[in-house]
Amino acid sequence: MDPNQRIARISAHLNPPNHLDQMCDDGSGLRRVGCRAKGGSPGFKVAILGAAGGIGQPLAMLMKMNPLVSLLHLYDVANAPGVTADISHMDTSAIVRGFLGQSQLEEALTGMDLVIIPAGVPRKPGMTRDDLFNINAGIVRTLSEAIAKCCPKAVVNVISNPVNSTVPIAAEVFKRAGTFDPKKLMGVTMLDVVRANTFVAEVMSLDPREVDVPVVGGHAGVTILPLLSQVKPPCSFTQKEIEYLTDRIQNGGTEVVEAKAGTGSATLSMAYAAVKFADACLRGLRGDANIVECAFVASHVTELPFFASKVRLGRCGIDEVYGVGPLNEYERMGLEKAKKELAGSIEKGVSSVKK
Ligand SMILES: NC(=O)C1=CN([C@@H]2O[C@H](COP(=O)(O)OP(=O)(O)OC[C@H]3O[C@@H](n4cnc5c(N)ncnc54)[C@H](O)[C@@H]3O)[C@@H](O)[C@H]2O)C=CC1
Ligand SMILES: O=C([O-])CC(=O)C(=O)O
Repeated sequence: MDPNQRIARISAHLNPPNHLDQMCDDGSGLRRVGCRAKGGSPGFKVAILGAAGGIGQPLAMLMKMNPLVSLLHLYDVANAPGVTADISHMDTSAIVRGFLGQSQLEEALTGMDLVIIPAGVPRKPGMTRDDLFNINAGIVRTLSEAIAKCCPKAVVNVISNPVNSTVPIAAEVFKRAGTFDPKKLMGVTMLDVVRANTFVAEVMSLDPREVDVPVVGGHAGVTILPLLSQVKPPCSFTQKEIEYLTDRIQNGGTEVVEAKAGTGSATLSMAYAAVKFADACLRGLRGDANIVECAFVASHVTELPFFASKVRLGRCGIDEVYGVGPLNEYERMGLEKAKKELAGSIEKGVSSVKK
């Protein structure tokens, strides 16, 4: 067969024309020639929903750099073609495809192993995460309905706020569709852990990469509960340090929202945290042992149906949900406050789908 014909045939096979593949097309039939070498590469298929946003763009870039990813689908209701064109020029192995608007959502999701959802509006100064509920609940609901239909076995990482409600919304949608698997649905609370590690390292003059702070509860205000008594390496804090650190970790998001002065919330540190968590999920799916991270998941750790705690990630998603371990009096009081607020946020999410 003529080499040009061969290239055109392979390109057509790898890139059906209705995708927004952003390989260069000079009209000569030589477009997407790079895909030939990558077509058979092993790895996971990952979709990012909300890929053109403040989190979505750096998240897409970092996932394109992840060697565990073979196919990266970038979906958004705006600007997906531009972001896809840009990222597809990176000389890493993952193939990138873009999908724009609701009519391409199902195609974006079909066959995915992992779906990451940073779609939705961010906070402005003076707002709580719950103030985002009215808009983001509907977005997460619609996206979850499509996931239930097109990739019901995918692991789902929910970033969209308020996480304490959007994860219960996704669960309720999956239950209604008959596809709910508690092992596969995770609210991303990794940024709380990333912040906690950073702030503890600052106070104790440690390398943040060597610090591990479990953060349990949920992802808003007092529901973010750092367990400073369980920090690794073991640290002895004064009460003043405990109060400073707890307050700073609980309000880390607000610190960024105020500094950004109306232009959004954490995007770069969130993309970093989301990739750290997604990579842990992919390593778990690959079968790596002892992958343990904190996440907001369906849980029996407390009387609440959802709770953030350490989970062990494996071939099926979550292999084990760990309890909170021994707490001191300060943490026990924090847990009671967290549970009170969490109960309302969870119920709000569930009942919004039941209505
Ligand atoms: N879990 C966490 O730790 C964190 C969560 N967040 C949350 O992440 C969300 C996104 O934040 P940013 O990226 O800064 O916002 P952004 O406004 O910069 O980007 C959101 C993107 O979602 C897209 N979008 C809107 N509706 C959509 C739909 N129906 N389907 C697909 N895409 C849709 C928009 O077009 C936009 O590109 C917010 O809800 C924010 O509160 C932010 C930081 C940390
Ligand atoms: O604070 C916000 O609105 C965004 C967020 O969840 C965070 O940065 O932790």
